Amino acid sequence: MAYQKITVPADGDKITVNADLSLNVPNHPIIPFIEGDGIGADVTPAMKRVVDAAVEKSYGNNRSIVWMEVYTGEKATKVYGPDVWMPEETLEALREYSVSIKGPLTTPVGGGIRSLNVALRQELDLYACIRPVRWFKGVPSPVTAPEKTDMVIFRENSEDIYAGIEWQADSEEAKKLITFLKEEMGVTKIRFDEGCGIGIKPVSKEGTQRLVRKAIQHAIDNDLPSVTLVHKGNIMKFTEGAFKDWGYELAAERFGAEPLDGGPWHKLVNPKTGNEIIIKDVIADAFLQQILMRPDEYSVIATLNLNGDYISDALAAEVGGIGIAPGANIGGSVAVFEATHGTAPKYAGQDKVNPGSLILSAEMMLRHMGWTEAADLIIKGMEGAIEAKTVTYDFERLMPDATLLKCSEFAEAIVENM
Ligand SMILES: NC(=O)C1=CN([C@@H]2O[C@H](COP(=O)(O)OP(=O)(O)OC[C@H]3O[C@@H](n4cnc5c(N)ncnc54)[C@H](OP(=O)(O)O)[C@@H]3O)[C@@H](O)[C@H]2O)C=CC1
Ligand SMILES: O=C(O)CCC(=O)C(=O)O
Ligand SMILES: [Mg+2]
Repeated sequence: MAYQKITVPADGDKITVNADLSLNVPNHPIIPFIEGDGIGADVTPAMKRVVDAAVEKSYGNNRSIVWMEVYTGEKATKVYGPDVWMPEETLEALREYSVSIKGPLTTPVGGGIRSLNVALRQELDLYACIRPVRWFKGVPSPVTAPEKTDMVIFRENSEDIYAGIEWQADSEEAKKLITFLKEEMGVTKIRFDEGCGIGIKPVSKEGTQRLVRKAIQHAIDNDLPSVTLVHKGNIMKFTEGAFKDWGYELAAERFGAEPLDGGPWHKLVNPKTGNEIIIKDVIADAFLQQILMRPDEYSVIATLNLNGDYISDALAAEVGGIGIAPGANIGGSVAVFEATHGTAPKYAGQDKVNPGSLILSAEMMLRHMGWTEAADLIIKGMEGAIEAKTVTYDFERLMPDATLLKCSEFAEAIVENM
């Protein structure tokens, strides 16, 4: 398609997706990227530098990434005009090129625009937010045995209170909905119905089961011991409780899981390895204490959108913080890789922060494309740089004898250690 402001590189080709969702990856694929707001301008160039080096070292001139900048957030308002935060053609390009990567985007608290990150996930129906959490040897951690934390979070990405369906206190809409709830639905539990904002929490069977299906499939493909459904279903019975019930139902009906000792836990035999996979559930508040006390009891996590947001940052802290916590947003045929952290405005433009989160998101992207040699090199480079204690401020302030590097210098250190 013809784009207005996006310059399509002449020397690359498009990744295409087959009906079974496998990818046809050319040797010189065009990969769209969104630089991102705040520290996006710091971490995105660092990520590109590391990816280019890993690809070149792995494949010489036979393969390369052909980067194509697309715009969302503050940069979009400069390129397209003051009110254009997410141009339609950006969404079109992310769809057309199937695999892309983005830096963080600012969302104001309270008023102002709604989250562009959430909008992008919703518009492209990127229903699974996948965030692996593992420890790299030598990374400072607040827990005594960080190596015990090795989980992959599958966060539902399209529903829940996070979808942003809510109305401001005293607006006509809020008053109308509150009146409807009281007069037509018999609701008596709105404690203060004057000056009351109100939000809606949609959670569906289809939305839950497509997410849980991905989580269980991940456990099967990677021979992992368990999938845990994390919910607050004792309190929010028909949303979070239903998530748990629909999750078990899917495990039984789709994967042949059987109740364990009468249930509710289930077990299934991994068809690829013959090993057992336990499907279990835990209430979210208990889970948040157990990941500190007994993290080795958890492997794959399937959870709702808001829980997944909180859990991502909490787990990341156990293994060194959101500076190295990667992620992917995956739907049917489209995948957008992104860091777990935000725009950290106080560090923007200082060449200071840890680019590890976006670099490891790119590592996930290369693996998604089947370029495993380059992905492996990024891990090797990251391990080497950390082992040599050449790190950014977030690690350096907690590591005795470490050498403090800038964001761009840490990218170079990763390249040198590949
Ligand atoms: N997917 C996305 O695009 C996301 C966007 N956001 C948005 O980002 C904005 C800022 O959010 P905020 O709550 O401050 O969260 P941030 O994740 O941006 O930053 C919080 C703190 O985390 C640490 N941190 C974040 N990134 C890095 C990094 N790369 N390297 C080292 N440390 C890092 C810093 O800690 P310290 O101060 O200790 O050094 C920082 O002050 C908001 O508008 C929010 O909506 C938030 C999350 C995700
Ligand atoms: O969209 C935002 O600004 C925040 C998103 C976020 O925190 C996340 O997805 O982890
Ligand atoms: Mg978050």
